[in-house]
Amino acid sequence: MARTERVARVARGKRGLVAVPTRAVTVLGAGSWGTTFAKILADGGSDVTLWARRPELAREITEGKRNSDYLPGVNLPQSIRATADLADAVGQSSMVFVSIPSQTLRSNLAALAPLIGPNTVVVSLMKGVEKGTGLRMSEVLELGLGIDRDRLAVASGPNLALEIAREQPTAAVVSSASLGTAESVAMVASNRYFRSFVNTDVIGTEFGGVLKNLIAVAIGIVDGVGYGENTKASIITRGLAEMTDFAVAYGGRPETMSGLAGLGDLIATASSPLSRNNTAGRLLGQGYSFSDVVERMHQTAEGLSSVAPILTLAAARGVDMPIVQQVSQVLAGTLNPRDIAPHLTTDSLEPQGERPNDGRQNRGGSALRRPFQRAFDQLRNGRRGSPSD
Ligand SMILES: NC(=O)C1=CN([C@@H]2O[C@H](COP(=O)(O)OP(=O)(O)OC[C@H]3O[C@@H](n4cnc5c(N)ncnc54)[C@H](OP(=O)(O)O)[C@@H]3O)[C@@H](O)[C@H]2O)C=CC1
Ligand SMILES: O=C(CO)COP(=O)(O)O
Repeated sequence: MARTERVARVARGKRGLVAVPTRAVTVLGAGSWGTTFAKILADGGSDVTLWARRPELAREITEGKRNSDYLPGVNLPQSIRATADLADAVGQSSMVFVSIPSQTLRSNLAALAPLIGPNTVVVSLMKGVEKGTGLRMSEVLELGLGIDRDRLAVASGPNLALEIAREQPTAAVVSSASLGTAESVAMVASNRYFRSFVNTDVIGTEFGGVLKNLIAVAIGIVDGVGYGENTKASIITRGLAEMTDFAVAYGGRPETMSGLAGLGDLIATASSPLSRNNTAGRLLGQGYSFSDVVERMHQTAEGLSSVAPILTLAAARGVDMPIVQQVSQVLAGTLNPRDIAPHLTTDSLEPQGERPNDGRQNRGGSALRRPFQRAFDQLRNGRRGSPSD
């Protein structure tokens, strides 16, 4: 029987018990997130093949149901199979989830492109932008694989791998230009401890995951310096405004930034020692140089590579990103980590989103504030907002 048609479960349908075909899916990248996502998919009922670039790791996953390099102590579902052969991994899968470091994606696409079938959906699980081009990962996939946007999706949210591998409940957003594609991916990427919601704001969802990494580095820096909760809360709040202004300038929706892929992921990443971006920041705050930090990090900290391209993109659209600027200066060794602080980040006395609502335009132009302002104006004018407002 073809892998795509395997029957794994029996469910109660309108006409009694019916067989539910198991969907064959592939995850590329057997690091902490790829392996965890493979478990999410397998626990949701899919037939999962995981691509590990090292044969010995593929063997450990298939035979021992363990990935001791990235998820020590976690037992993987019996149904997961791993291989180091890319063609074998992709096979006839209807969905391919990509979870490798963003800066390595481009170099893997030539080998991947001929393996992707005409109806295969490709989903980015990555949270970075490409250095040099500033492209989002879904854009790199679209160009490199030559596939239609409707067959691409991204998944993002407060998703620290190890917590999820231990089956602690959380949620994510699956976004695609095609709502149908987002829904079919979300259905596959849901189980008893992981719930996927959908939207069509690919830009906002994807930038949310990239930008929160940069703010998490800033939080790590102030943590490393020894500053307390006030400083961190100020940076989280102002950081969210910065994230929102950036995403909106590039066509993202402000409500996406106040959802799981923005605020949700920012809280998780900024407050957890499990976060590699947060950890990298903490080392910088403790006085380690950028090169020391890179040497000590054994896993991917995407924020370190995204700072420069994000600042270039911000400058191109005139978006002010003082916190990200300061992170960049700490990375370059031109700013003492002790001097990274929210009270130094603006020459305006009107922090974005914080002015009393007196009906005047916010000169800071914070996109975060606009939906609230609109709702307020509608209420004042006696009109009710609709969901699309
Ligand atoms: N970890 C998490 O909690 C989450 C991570 N993400 C995102 O997922 C993406 C992957 O991160 P994550 O799994 O954590 O990273 P890890 O560092 O844990 O794993 C990286 C994986 O990519 C592989 N890899 C490294 N270089 C290459 C290359 N040149 N070509 C192909 N494969 C390569 C590694 O293989 P090898 O072991 O052989 O080096 C490893 O399997 C990132 O964009 C991250 O932001 C998103 C949500 C949560
Ligand atoms: O994206 C993540 C959580 O949602 C993982 O964050 P780190 O890459 O900083 O570990």
